[in-house]
Amino acid sequence: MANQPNNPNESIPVSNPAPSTEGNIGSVPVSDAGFSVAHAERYTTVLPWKETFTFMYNHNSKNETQVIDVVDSLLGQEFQQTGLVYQKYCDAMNDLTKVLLELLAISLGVDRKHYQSFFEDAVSMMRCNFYPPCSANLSGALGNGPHCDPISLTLLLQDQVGGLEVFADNKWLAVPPKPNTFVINIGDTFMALTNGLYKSCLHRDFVSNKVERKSLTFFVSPRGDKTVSPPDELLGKEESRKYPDYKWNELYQFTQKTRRVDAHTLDSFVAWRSSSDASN
Ligand SMILES: O=C(O)CCC(=O)C(=O)O
Ligand SMILES: [Fe+2]
Repeated sequence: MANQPNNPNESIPVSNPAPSTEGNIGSVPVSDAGFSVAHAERYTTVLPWKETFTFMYNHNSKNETQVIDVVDSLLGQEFQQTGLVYQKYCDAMNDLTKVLLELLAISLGVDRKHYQSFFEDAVSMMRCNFYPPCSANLSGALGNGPHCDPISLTLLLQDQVGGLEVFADNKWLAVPPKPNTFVINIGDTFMALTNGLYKSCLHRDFVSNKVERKSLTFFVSPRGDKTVSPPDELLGKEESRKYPDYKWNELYQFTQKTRRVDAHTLDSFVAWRSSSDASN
């Protein structure tokens, strides 16, 4: 496996900690919104080699300027044009999410509106990723170590540089960027919503030692207090439940406070929750 530099952010000039907003959007805390260097405020070793700008997006908000407003509050008035671009981008991701959820339901043979209505009031996370070139890249530095996304769906737009790999058929496969093409990844929570029929996608990202790379990730998640549970139609008589019910907020908080996202997040969360239930 590729080497991941320890504490790579030490060599990146780090400005002030991420600005954060107070309060909640749809029951998901938004204190992680803003600019961040590799989530350095949360983890001290083996950090992802990247900088991020993150904010939340409410799928059924009546506020047509929600993204413009949040970008304004995080970055200031001079970023109004950026806010407008991301408003349009997130609204388009909202539309794409609806189509994808309907197609996924059809593919599973469940009511075609099932997932669409579960995600009707979804609260997703928009993240802009910036991977600076890494001069320590002798045998391949990782911008993101191997992990499955804990969310439901990831709608990923890469630039032309490349570096993304997915683990499939027992090997790592490059996902070369194609112009105007999205990569759609299944995350842990959609896996749970299908009782394991759709598998969460293990992936990683290499960084270049010469050029910077950028990508946009729109992480689709249900409202935080929704119970994640597969539809009855997927639970035939023979079919046992692969994962217990949980609320998206619980898994999200686990990834923020207890264990950094990796290849086994959902299993670790289920084990951690049953051990904390047992000790109470
Ligand atoms: O930048 C990419 O290609 C993917 C980023 C990613 O996997 C993540 O942010 O979870
Ligand atoms: Fe990811």
